[in-house]
Amino acid sequence: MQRENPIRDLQHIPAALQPILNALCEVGIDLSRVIQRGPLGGALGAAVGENLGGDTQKALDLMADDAFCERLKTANVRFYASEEQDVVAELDPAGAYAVAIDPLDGSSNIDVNVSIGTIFSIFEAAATGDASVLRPASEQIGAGYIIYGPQTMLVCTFGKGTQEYLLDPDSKQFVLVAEAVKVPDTSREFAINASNYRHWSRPIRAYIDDCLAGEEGPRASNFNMRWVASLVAETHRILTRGGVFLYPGDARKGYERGRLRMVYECAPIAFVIQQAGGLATDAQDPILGKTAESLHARTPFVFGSTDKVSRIAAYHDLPDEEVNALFGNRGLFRV
Ligand SMILES: O=P(O)(O)OC[C@H]1O[C@](O)(COP(=O)(O)O)[C@@H](O)[C@@H]1O
Ligand SMILES: [Mg+2]
Ligand SMILES: [Mg+2]
Repeated sequence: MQRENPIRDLQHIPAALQPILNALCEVGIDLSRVIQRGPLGGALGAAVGENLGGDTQKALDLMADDAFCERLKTANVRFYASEEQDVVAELDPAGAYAVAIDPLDGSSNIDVNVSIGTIFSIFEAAATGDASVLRPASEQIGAGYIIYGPQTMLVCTFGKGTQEYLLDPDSKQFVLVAEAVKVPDTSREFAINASNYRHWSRPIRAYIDDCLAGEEGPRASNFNMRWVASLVAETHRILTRGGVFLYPGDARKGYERGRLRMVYECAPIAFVIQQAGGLATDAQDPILGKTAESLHARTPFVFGSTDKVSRIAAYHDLPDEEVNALFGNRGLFRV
């Protein structure tokens, strides 16, 4: 039986990339159904293995990876670079594109009924799999995510703004709901896993300390904190109501460059955020100017409203003595 086109409104999606977006959305629709059924469909959050990055793989991680890998074989995709696979796979030697993917982001939230997602990045295929994805993030020609939450949405960019589509549960089609999303710059929210405070560098601690000091502190304003532990959910909140996200490098072994992966997490989210008028850095330099050194390489990641992300970079630019002085004299960054 011929399926209805999974995306109703195609005008913002370049014609050459529509087969890929249709493939991603078809699988996304199937996954959203599986996720809604939760334990009725089996133990989705059961640990079944470990990936090369050292993360525990859940049943749903592998189910999602298999489904995207299979479906993209007939979508003009030559190379498939997945969080769940050790190396870049060749799907169709005649394909014109490479897709990098985090098939299931936020795996720790599968069993707790909190939003999770799929993150993807699209490049033109180069001669090899590695050459296709280990190149400047600015060479992405498309990127986005599907969020499986109270609503299932597709958020994506092809370099001409960031668009949002909502999955209509009746028609089972993604319907365009926002043509030019803009990160609001008025928010007073930050997102960071504060349990790692003792491991952070001085500039990161100084920034968060100043937020926590509230009205009495140098920012002269009260801040609010969020941590969902699903990158897609944090991104969606920041696109909707602003704020800043930080997953910095820290002193824990293996976390020197944070936790998030450059190729299939940070690069695509950076493209989406920057096309929505925000900024994404490795805490200092723009992610879009960077190239991953290997498929599963990590990078510190800071993104959100431009003023806040720039402020965090400025804390890093200060000489050590001045950052230390911030702990005693908070007048420096008064807004
Ligand atoms: O558990 P932590 O250290 O707070 O990390 C949370 C981060 O890990 C992630 O879940 C990593 O993604 P995966 O679930 O795809 O491995 C991000 O979505 C999230 O931002
Ligand atoms: Mg992830
Ligand atoms: Mg994942």
